[in-house]
Amino acid sequence: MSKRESTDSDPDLLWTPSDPASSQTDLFRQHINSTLRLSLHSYQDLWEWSCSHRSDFWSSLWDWEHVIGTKGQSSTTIPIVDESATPADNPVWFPEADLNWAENQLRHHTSRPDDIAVIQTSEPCGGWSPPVRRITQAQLYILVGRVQRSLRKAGVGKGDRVAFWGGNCSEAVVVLLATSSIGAIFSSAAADFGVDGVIERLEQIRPKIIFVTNGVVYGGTARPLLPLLPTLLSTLTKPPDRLVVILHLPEELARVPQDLARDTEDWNGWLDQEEGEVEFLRMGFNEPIWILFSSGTTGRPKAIVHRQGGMLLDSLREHHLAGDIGPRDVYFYYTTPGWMMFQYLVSGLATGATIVLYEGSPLKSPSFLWSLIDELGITVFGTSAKWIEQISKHYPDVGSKHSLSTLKQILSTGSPLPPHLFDFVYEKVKKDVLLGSVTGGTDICSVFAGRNTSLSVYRGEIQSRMLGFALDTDTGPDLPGELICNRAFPVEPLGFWPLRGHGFPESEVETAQKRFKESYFKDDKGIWYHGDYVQITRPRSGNAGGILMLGRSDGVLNPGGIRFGPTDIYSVLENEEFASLGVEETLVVGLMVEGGADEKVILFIKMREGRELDETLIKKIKTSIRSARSARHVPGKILQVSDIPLTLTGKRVEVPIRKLINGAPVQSINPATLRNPDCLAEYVRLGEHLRREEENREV
Ligand SMILES: CC(=O)CC(=O)O
Repeated sequence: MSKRESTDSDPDLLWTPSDPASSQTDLFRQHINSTLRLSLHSYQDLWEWSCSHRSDFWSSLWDWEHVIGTKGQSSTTIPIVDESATPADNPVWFPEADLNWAENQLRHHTSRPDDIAVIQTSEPCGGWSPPVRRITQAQLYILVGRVQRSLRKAGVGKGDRVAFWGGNCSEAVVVLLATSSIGAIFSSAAADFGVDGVIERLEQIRPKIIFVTNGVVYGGTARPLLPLLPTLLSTLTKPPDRLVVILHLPEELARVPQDLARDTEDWNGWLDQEEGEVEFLRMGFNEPIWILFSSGTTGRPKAIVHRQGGMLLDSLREHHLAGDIGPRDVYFYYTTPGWMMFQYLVSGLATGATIVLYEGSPLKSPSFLWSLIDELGITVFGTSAKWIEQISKHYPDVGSKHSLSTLKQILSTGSPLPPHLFDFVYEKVKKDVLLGSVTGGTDICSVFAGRNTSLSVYRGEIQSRMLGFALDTDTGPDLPGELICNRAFPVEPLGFWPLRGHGFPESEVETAQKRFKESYFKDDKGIWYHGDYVQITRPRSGNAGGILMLGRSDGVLNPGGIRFGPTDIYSVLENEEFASLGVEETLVVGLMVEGGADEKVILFIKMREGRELDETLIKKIKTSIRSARSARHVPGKILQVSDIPLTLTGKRVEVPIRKLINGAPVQSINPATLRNPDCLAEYVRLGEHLRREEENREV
């Protein structure tokens, strides 16, 4: 459908669609022109209109995507959205609508019952070769019905929380769909979170029922989860009414401890045995659907509540309108149920595509996922910038080893995709492929800017701002600045959990909503500040102006695409035990590595007078972080410093120190804002040393 272009006029142009006029985006533009009597000539025109006429845009999109449900009329008395509302107003969208997210995901089960809806795969583990499991649309519908009825029998209803902890398996998808079908609220934790990480998430939402897999596979070994359950159950203030164990791995790889069997139910025994209809509870557009967690710079993980209508409509905008994904597609995204990309992948079902789940390390065998593309006929392959970087180093000749004939799109997220990896993909993987770097995140459970089948791909750039999102920077065009959204958008979270009306004390509700406001709104203009540092480029031929990702604008860490806050580290180290070992103060920041494709976590430690940071202490710090959090949280480097810079009010300053160690001049920091500015010079020196070390390592 498309070809690589290399023109003398623009050496950065890497790929251009062969027939942009047949893309969903362009067909939609033509449809808008004819139905609303407009003359929008380009994507840029369409994007501007979609931002300035958001009621018309989102309402037309509902019709274009044939959403199942009642939309309600758009009129001046009851508009789709109050167009004057800012993101801080967080307005109601589609006030008259009635729909169900899961009903829309399962809408192909009658027209295409035998199509494969879900393929579950996993890396091999020891002597075990996990079978590829295929579930048709009709089978998926039946499974959702069985789980739905069992949930109801267990007393789970609208607004109750349902939690899933474990592997990337089809049961996770089924539980998500069944939960939404009855209006309950889904939440999940990945198996690689340490037990403390799971507790601080589930404690906040108090699930009525928890599903857990007996283990997961990663890096060729099985990691049993059930031995951690006693700690989880004894720590939760309100343990769940029911605990259902999914024997996802063979029992010899992850046994059910004897004493646990009493307190849990087995998935197969718990499941309703009938094969009845699924009853979808249609609800308002603004009802909560799931709670995702994201680490901020301070405090417990933010419990972000998303609205079902926004999740449905915008995922159709993303997958179908921007991505042209449909029933003939086989769609893979490397994720776990603990990341928003799980929801992003699952919501591909509404397009009629087959979704592919994979559990395991993406790199244990670097050829594995490439072979999977050929084996399953994957057409859209989603991964991370870090993975592409690793492949470019350890398995560079991809194109000569795999056919990749079905592959149309490679998507990348997690961290910025640097220009050299665009070159790598087009030179070594495949010439005729859309390489789409996408960005958004847990906060919106969607994509603000990303892949667009109607536009060209330029080296190092995200293709476009997505329709309906009034994105800008706080500095204006062509200048680096913070990514902002100026106008209200339907995937804005409803707030942080607990929301009002769910039986939580008013004081907890108020604290959560105050934290929500503080997390995204910095000024009195009501603008959404996303936390990313970007540059919006000028439009050029075949492109409406792309986005260059420059990093995070807050202190959030992002090694290997896994985001967490410095507090995840501080809270492990700030206790009597580490104080007695001499740890006085700590500071954690990210060092850009691999040409910006990844970040290395650097932990600076100030020791008490006369104490030294030795290898034994470093080892203990690493072990403690690994067991309380996860292997991904373990700092890449732990260094002793003579002082930790603090603001006048005694706060640690992660953002300026991150800039310094990544090469910003010391003059970029205003010393008057610090209590101890003299210590900055030490960080400049350490930064130079760390960057040199990385350069030598990469050569
Ligand atoms: C779409 C994304 O932005 C995903 C992420 O990096 O969290």
